[in-house]
Amino acid sequence: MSTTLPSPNVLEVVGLRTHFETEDGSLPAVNGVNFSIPRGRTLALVGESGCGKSVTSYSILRLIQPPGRIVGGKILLHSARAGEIDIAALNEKSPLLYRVRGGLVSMIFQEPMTALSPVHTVGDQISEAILLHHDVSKAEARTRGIEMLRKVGVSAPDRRYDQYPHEMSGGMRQRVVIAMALVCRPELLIADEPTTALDVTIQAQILGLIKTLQQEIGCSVLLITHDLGVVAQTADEVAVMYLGRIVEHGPVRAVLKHPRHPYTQGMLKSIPSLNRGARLASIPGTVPSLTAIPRGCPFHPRCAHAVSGRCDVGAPPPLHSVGETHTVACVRAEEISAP
Ligand SMILES: Nc1ncnc2c1ncn2[C@@H]1O[C@H](COP(=O)(O)OP(=O)(O)OP(=O)(O)O)[C@@H](O)[C@H]1O
Repeated sequence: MSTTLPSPNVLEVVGLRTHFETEDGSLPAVNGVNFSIPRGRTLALVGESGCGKSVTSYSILRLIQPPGRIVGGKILLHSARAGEIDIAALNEKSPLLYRVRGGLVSMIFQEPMTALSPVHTVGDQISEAILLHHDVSKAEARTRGIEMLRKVGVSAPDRRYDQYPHEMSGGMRQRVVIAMALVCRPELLIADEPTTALDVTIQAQILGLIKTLQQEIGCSVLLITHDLGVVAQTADEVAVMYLGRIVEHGPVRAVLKHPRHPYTQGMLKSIPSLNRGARLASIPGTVPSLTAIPRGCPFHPRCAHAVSGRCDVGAPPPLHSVGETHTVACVRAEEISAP
């Protein structure tokens, strides 16, 4: 009898394309994105505002609303509990899609109040998540919910369980959201800018908490952030996005120590914590509109290394290998940035 070993990756995104149909045409917010996340590991998706990070993460949970639509690609969840599922191909009303959302894959949003209902107690909201995905009594759901609140560091959890979100601070609410996201022991957690709305000391606590619980549960994390400092602290791998495409991808150490794409280099130069004493430089210009994506390398109009006739013609450069698992989409990577 032959047995198939489970894939080492919990998620494989293959050629994902998500477009918004507008009066100006079909806008490619996510334009052929490929990545995978090994079990138990963290991949950070980074880039400036508008580069397609959130649309990628919303696509994974099929939360894109019209006029947005997944127009191509696969989102393969290799679930240890439910087998292989192509989330992109699931019918909107498929019971499997309900099982994926909040059960196998869960999500933490930037602003906790997006995820929490103001008119229900936090306990009701946590137990609802449990009852939706597990066949347990209400009393058992309450016990599990209170235990989860304790795990995420909420003091007096049995009292807090019966409180409403507005009775809590922003940091405490984000802990409740994490409790809700992890109480069903998802195989993948998507954290979309989970600490941006919080002050700096609370940010570090929340990132630490996500990491501790990730290890305990053994889930993988897709971390969406524009903050490379957060990436350095939390992720194993990083994928840098620009105008709907991944332009650099690799282990965090390699990418942050020897960034090979001028866009990644520019982002790194603009982080105060990584540039103590050095003059901070911001990337010139702004991200172009999806209605006017530059020809050739989409970054060339903002790139100090761009060469006419090479960088501004033809199709966008594909990713090529510059290290064992380090890839970059720049035709001049070898000339401008040998480590
Ligand atoms: N409903 C919509 N209609 C048209 N375009 C949209 C819509 N929602 C998003 N977009 C476009 O998709 C692109 C990607 O947006 P996305 O929110 O994924 O960026 P992001 O990298 O997550 O930015 P941020 O850090 O600001 O959240 C942007 O150009 C945005 O304008």
